[in-house]
Amino acid sequence: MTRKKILVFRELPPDQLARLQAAHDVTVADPRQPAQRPLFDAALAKAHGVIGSSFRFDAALIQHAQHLEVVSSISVGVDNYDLGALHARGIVLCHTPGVLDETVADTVFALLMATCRRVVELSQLVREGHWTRNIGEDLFGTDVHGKTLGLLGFGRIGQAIARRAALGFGMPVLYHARHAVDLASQAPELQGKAEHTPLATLLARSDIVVAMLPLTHTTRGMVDAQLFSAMKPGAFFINGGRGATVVEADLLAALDHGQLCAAGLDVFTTEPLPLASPLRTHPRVTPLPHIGSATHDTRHAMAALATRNLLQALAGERPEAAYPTAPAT
Ligand SMILES: NC(=O)C1=CN([C@@H]2O[C@H](COP(=O)(O)OP(=O)(O)OC[C@H]3O[C@@H](n4cnc5c(N)ncnc54)[C@H](O)[C@@H]3O)[C@@H](O)[C@H]2O)C=CC1
Ligand SMILES: O=C(O)C(=O)CO
Repeated sequence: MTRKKILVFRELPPDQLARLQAAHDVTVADPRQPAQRPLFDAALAKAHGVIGSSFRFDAALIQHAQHLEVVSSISVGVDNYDLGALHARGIVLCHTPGVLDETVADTVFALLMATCRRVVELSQLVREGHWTRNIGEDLFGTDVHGKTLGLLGFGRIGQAIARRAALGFGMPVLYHARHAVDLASQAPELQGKAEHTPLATLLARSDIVVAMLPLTHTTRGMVDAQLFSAMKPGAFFINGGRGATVVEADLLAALDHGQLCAAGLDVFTTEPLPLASPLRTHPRVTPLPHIGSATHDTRHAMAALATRNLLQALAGERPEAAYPTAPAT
């Protein structure tokens, strides 16, 4: 097979890098490091395939990549790629669905628990030497078990969160998605436990709202002031999807006006979260540094799937997980 040129734009585990190097000519260059940017630009201009994550491939960059055949993202979300520009050039886009579902659901559930039970704040109190009396009502948290969970997005990860909530914590689950899921065939364990509802019903009935949405032109800014004001007074909000699905100024206002009790956020419009962001220090926000899938096992499984995708696509085979770039009809 002809050796092709591959650009690795984010660190890959050594075993996966070795698989690529065995078959192709590989350049490793991280464009986020200024010193490596010239190497990245030069390698991109010649690359047939690129693999990595957390870097925006806009139309101009794709235009610069004149020989590009395949983009293999080490992520399930594909909002970093200009899908129209990829489609126009016939470039295959691959991603990593499935292998991270359970880990991301664990993280989101941990964030949900930490937010409702004030785990981080109260741990901090101990660390700072303020545990000088029995904890009183002012520091009590809110029960999670038995509460109604509203899921915005009920795809692979949303359903994994629903299983934890419904089967482990006895929580009725309501969900809002583009389509109702046929639970009998796709998630029989959730039959009678999860219900597809109009958005307004979900917001009015949920104690805890979790957003697990992809970032697209239909979800950008979807969680806004109107949506917060339709939630139960004192509801909790958790975002495990993408930061820009939420209007962050509206989220802050909802917290400050007491519409929301607290928020747990793994994702932000700008990442890393700028030091000046009020979300970083807000007393009723639990922020995490986008760690949904960040375990050794899962990050390795993602890198391995992305590597297989890339090798398959460069060999002219159908990749295991291609993402359709054509606009939906
Ligand atoms: N925090 C983290 O580290 C991670 C975040 N993510 C984010 O989670 C997203 C979801 O991942 P999956 O569950 O695998 O995706 P998926 O494609 O299986 O599910 C997406 C869900 O969102 C719904 N949806 C899409 N547009 C909608 C709209 N306009 N209104 C209502 N519902 C809408 C779909 O109907 C579906 O139920 C990813 O695209 C990614 O952005 C994924 C992995 C890790
Ligand atoms: O896979 C994704 O989309 C992430 O956000 C990180 O795992």
